[in-house]
Amino acid sequence: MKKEQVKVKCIGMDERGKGIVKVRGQRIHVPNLIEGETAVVEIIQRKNFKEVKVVQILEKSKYRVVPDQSLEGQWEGCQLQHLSNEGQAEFKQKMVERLLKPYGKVSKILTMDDPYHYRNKVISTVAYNQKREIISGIYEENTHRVIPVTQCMIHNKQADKIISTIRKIAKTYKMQPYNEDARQGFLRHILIRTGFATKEVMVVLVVSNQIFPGKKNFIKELLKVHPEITTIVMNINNRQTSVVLGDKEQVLYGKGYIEDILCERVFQISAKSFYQINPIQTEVLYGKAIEMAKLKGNEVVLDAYCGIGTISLIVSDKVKEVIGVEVNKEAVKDAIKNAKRNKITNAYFHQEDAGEFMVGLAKQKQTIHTVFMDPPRGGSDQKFLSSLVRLSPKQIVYISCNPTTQERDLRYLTKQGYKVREIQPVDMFPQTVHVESIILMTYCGSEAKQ
Ligand SMILES: C[S@@+](CC[C@H](N)C(=O)[O-])C[C@H]1O[C@@H](n2cnc3c(N)ncnc32)[C@H](O)[C@@H]1O
Repeated sequence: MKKEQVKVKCIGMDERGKGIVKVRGQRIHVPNLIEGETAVVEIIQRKNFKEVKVVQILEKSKYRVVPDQSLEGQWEGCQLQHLSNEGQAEFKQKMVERLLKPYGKVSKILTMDDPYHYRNKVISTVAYNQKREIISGIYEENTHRVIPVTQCMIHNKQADKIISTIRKIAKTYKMQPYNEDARQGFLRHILIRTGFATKEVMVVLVVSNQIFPGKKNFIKELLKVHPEITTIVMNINNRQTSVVLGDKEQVLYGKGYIEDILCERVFQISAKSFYQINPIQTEVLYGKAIEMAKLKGNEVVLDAYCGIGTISLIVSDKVKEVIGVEVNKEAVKDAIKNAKRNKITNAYFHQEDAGEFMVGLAKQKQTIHTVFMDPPRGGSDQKFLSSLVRLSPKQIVYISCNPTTQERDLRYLTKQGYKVREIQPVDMFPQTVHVESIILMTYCGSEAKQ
């Protein structure tokens, strides 16, 4: 092991929010360092990797703020907590511009006024610490070691309180935390989902098997402390996987889902369905995406990767018909119920892989005016994109939480005759390095193909 201290100047920031410095011509990435700052850093050269940490900041950035030190463990998830709101906005704007500016002007990022405690879904992984006390939090990167998180600046506050109560009751009921390496134990994760508008609360206990002695008393005790809980679900996940939820679930209390309101529509959300985690910014996101499409009322639109049908049902009164496609069975069930619940009769949902569904639509030569697409972080696949081009809708509104894969898909679509008209970043995930962006593209015909 070799240790040295060097004075450095931070010349930029990487996509993980780390400061980039140069030491003897070599680029090094330093946590907790902001572009423009000078600092003394310590470099520890271990066998296979370098560990770098800030020892002293000599010249501070105007964007530096002191994060709340009383919140345990939150460094892991909130990589930008040492940056002010303006600093975070600039960081994200630059990140999107780096990737998307070659396609057109990037509008100013839409930020949040109160960027704290916005997460309506909190997942906490349960484990024993070295003193065999039950802790819960998040995995340290690339390990099975759980870093305790008791309170976090972005979590719904009530969710953190409920998780803390469950940790205490779990001890009384001898619910052993699951150990990933030994594949032993019972309680794996606690997931809390809250309805921002309705205040409904869902607790999901992710366990390794369905034998839960003392279940009734556990529920009684939990509800006594937290009468605000409206439903409790037990999800059984006995696989060796980093995926949190298993396939099987059992409703232990209440209706098994919560409801929330977005853009004046009511949505039922099941444990396994996707639902945007920042309700205030979701309304901003959907509002902007729908506004960009400038729909007149006679269009047939497709909502690809539609989840529980949020975009479909919100846009439904501005179009003739909306078709939603989504691979997750539970989410599609929610979407169909949500259409009924909101008395919407021009929305149709299909449970299928979006790529396969697109191939079918292209074969039938279906006319679609606008495609809203909101794929997962990995972006779309070639099957989807090539059929999208065959279908050649007049416009595409591409929403993404990963500008890198969005740019990859854009490269293909712009080569196939689409032109980018608007790029709008939205900060859905303050304090973290993640950013959402919406892109409007219009079809300029085959002559525009490169
Ligand atoms: C980022 S979410 C967007 C959901 C929805 N638009 C919303 O705003 O709530 C992506 C959705 O794509 C779904 N999905 C993932 N892979 C898919 C595929 N191959 N085909 C269809 N849907 C898929 C996920 O289940 C998830 O609901």
